[in-house]
Amino acid sequence: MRRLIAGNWKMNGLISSQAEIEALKGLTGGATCDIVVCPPFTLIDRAVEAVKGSNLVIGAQDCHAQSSGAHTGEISAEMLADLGVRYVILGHSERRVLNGEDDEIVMGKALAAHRAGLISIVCVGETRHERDEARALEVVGEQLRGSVPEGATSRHLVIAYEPVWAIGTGLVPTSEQIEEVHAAIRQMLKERLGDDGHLVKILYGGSVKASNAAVIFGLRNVDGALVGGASLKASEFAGIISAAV
Ligand SMILES: O=C(CO)COP(=O)(O)O
Repeated sequence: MRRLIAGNWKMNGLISSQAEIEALKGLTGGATCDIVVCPPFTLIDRAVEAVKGSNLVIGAQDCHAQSSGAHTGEISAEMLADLGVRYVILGHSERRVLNGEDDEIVMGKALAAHRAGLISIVCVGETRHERDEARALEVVGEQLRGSVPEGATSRHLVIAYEPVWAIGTGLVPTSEQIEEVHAAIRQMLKERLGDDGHLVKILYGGSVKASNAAVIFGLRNVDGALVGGASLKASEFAGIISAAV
C-alpha cells in the first residue's frame, strides 16, 4: 500500500510560511509516498497554487457538516473542494476535547466531505487517563464506529490513530501499543467496510519525528503518519517523508 504522510500545521503559519512549502517541493521530488500539507484556512489558496505540478497536495484541518447557509465563520467542504483541496482532517482531538466535537458531529462532517469529493482523515485516540485504565481499544472502537459513515470507502477515508497523550509531548507509544491499536482498527474497518477495509490507510500521529519515523513505519498496519510540529519545517518533514519508503 502506498504510504501517506500528512502534515497538520494547526494554528501556525503566515504568508511568509509559503517558503516552507516551496522548500518541501524541492526536498521531496523523489518521494515514493503521497504527501499532504494541511495549512490554516488563511493559507490554503496560495498553497494550492504553490503545489501545482508537484507531488504535494493540500488538505484542510476541518470543515462544516453543511454545504452552505447561516453558519457564521464556518467553511464548507464544497468551498474547500472549490479551492482545490483534496483532504480534510476531521475529529482531531484538539477539536473533540477543546471544542466538544462528538462522534456524531465528526460523522456529519465526513459525509459532507465525501459529498464534496474530499478524502477524510478521521482522527481517533485515547487520553492518558483512558490509556492508564486500559480502555484504549474500547475508546478508539467507539470513536471509529461513531465517526465513520456507513458506506465509507477507502477512496474517501483515511484513519489516523493519535493517542492524545502523545500529541506535542515527545512521548510515543511502544511499538506493541501502536501495533495493537492499529490491528484493532484494521479489524473494525474490515467488519464495517468488508474487503475494502483492508485498503483504508491507517496513519499514526503523535510526536512523529525524522528520528523515530522509520521504526514507526516498520510496524504492522501503519500506512503513514499525521505529523504536527515536525511538519512545520520543510527539512524535518522531508526527513520523515524519506523514511516512508
Ligand atoms: O496532532 C498531531 C497531528 O495531527 C500530532 O502532533 P505532533 O506531531 O506535534 O505530536
